[in-house]
Amino acid sequence: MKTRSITLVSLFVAVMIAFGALPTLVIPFIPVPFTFQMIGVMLVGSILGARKGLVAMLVFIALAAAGVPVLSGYRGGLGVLLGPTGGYILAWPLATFVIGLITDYINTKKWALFRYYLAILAGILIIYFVGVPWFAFYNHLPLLGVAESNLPLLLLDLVKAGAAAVVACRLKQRLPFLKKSKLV
Ligand SMILES: O=C(O)CCCC[C@@H]1SC[C@@H]2NC(=O)N[C@@H]21
Repeated sequence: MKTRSITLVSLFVAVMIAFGALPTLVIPFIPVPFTFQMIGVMLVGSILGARKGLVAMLVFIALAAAGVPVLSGYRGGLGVLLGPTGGYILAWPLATFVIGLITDYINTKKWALFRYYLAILAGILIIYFVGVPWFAFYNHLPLLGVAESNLPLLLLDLVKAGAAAVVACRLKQRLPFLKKSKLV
């Protein structure tokens, strides 16, 4: 990896940690907490691209697994990663990778913002596809009921995705070294 790539990866691990400094919010009647760290996941994938984004997210998850309190509300450890919301968190690297894969191919200004949004949406869906069944299985709850209760969170994530898409799209248009995600 080039020095610039290492710097970018470190910077975005720091971005994830910064979002983690904010606590998770419990919304009444929704069993899964709201987290601002989802914005970090969206930004890592859409700005760093597939390869660097994946590396950044794996480093972040490794820190969390090692017990470093990088998860929302200063939490960390295998207990959280293998806990009820572990499915969502463990899906973050794959989601980041897929967001990056799609955004790496956006090389036109036409509909760019919309394309970024769709890429991030793909990542969000992956996170829910892993997180919802995991949460239901862990708590012995019906899958459909958990999926239904996640809908408000999904709507809020669609709003976060809008903000992340604007930031990523603008940054990539203004900073040429971010534009094309090289493999190193
Ligand atoms: O325990 C954690 O720190 C992570 C919780 C995971 C929350 C999921 S991620 C997707 C969805 N969007 C949110 O804001 N919360 C849930």
